[in-house]
Amino acid sequence: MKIVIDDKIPYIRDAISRITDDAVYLKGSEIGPGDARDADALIVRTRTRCDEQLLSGSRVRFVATATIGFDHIDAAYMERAGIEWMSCPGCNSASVAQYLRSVLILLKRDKGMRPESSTIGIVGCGHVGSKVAQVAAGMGMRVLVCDPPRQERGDAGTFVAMSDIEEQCDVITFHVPLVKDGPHPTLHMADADFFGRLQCRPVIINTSRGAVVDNDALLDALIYNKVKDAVIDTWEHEPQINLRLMDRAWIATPHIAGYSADGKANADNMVISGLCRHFGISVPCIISPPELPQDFVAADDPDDLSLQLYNPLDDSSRLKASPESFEELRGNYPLRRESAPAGRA
Ligand SMILES: NC(=O)c1ccc[n+]([C@@H]2O[C@H](COP(=O)([O-])OP(=O)(O)OC[C@H]3O[C@@H](n4cnc5c(N)ncnc54)[C@H](O)[C@@H]3O)[C@@H](O)[C@H]2O)c1
Ligand SMILES: O=C(O)[C@H](O)[C@H](O)COP(=O)(O)O
Repeated sequence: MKIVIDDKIPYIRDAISRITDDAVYLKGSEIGPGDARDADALIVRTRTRCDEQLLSGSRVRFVATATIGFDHIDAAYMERAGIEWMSCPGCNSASVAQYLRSVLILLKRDKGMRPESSTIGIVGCGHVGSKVAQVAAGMGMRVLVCDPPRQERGDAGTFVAMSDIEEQCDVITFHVPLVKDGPHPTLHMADADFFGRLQCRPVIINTSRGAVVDNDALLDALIYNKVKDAVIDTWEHEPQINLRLMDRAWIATPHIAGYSADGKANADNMVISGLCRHFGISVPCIISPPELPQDFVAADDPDDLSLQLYNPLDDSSRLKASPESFEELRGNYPLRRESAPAGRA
């Protein structure tokens, strides 16, 4: 069985070597029709667009993306072509929640936000948004949730309209998939009109997909003081990002909110078990993330510990110093764990 795999998916090689001796590791953005032609399966990340152009006439019968988002998969084509595909729901949701926790702690410490008298608006409350809601509520913030698809399904919980988010929130954070059509599109849901309606000069956080926020409109909103600050992890036109927006953003990171080692290992395990199920073979092993170095000494204060485990300002400094290295900063990402090892916390 030939499997073509994105070469930046960490920790997966040993498991793959126990499944096949015909594995080809390639740069995600360079996986092309010639590579797919005689492959049985592809394991990709967001950098490989999986559509008719890539897969037509190929032998591929199974595609897995080691990510939550799947806007790079042409689901309609996959169905037409009879190619099974899977994503990894929730795999790195705790990692994005860790990113948000650290951002909120930094807002408190460095920007004077008082959580008890602040309101956060969560737009999209699925795997990520629900964890972020817990984090924010745990810090004492008032939490408003806008999620029309869930509200229409009659899910439990209190949901508000987008107008409530625009009128009442000091922080607004987006956790929606990128959806271009249908009843609840998210493409440019934060556009110039949205920024024009904001009442509280909020901090805007986008860790969902770049095109959920109109980046030019956000830059204007920063310039004209409609928003206080911006925290941007996901950008339009990655890796060619808007450098003026990057300079203006308080925190600018290269799409790494979900890059904890825990999240990566979760994705690997989900992909391997999906692949094994599809081809009727046994799962060869469970993949664990690497441990933090032995000399890691956990801070006593919970906020200090959160920032010790992950401080988004570090990623932001690296990107701002070298925006042309956007993809390299992602590909060579340092070890990040979501919690301290037992006995060291
Ligand atoms: N920056 C990163 O590293 C990173 C990591 C993980 C996920 N993501 C992105 O975050 C997105 C959300 O992840 P998730 O795991 O929470 O997905 P999810 O599917 O579990 O939840 C998405 C939620 O958004 C809601 N939604 C859909 N359309 C909406 C709309 N128009 N308005 C308000 N809510 C709407 C859905 O009902 C759902 O509850 C992913 O699709 C992915 O694009 C980014
Ligand atoms: O959707 C996701 O899971 C995240 O955006 C993911 O972390 C993106 O990572 P990539 O595949 O681009 O490395």
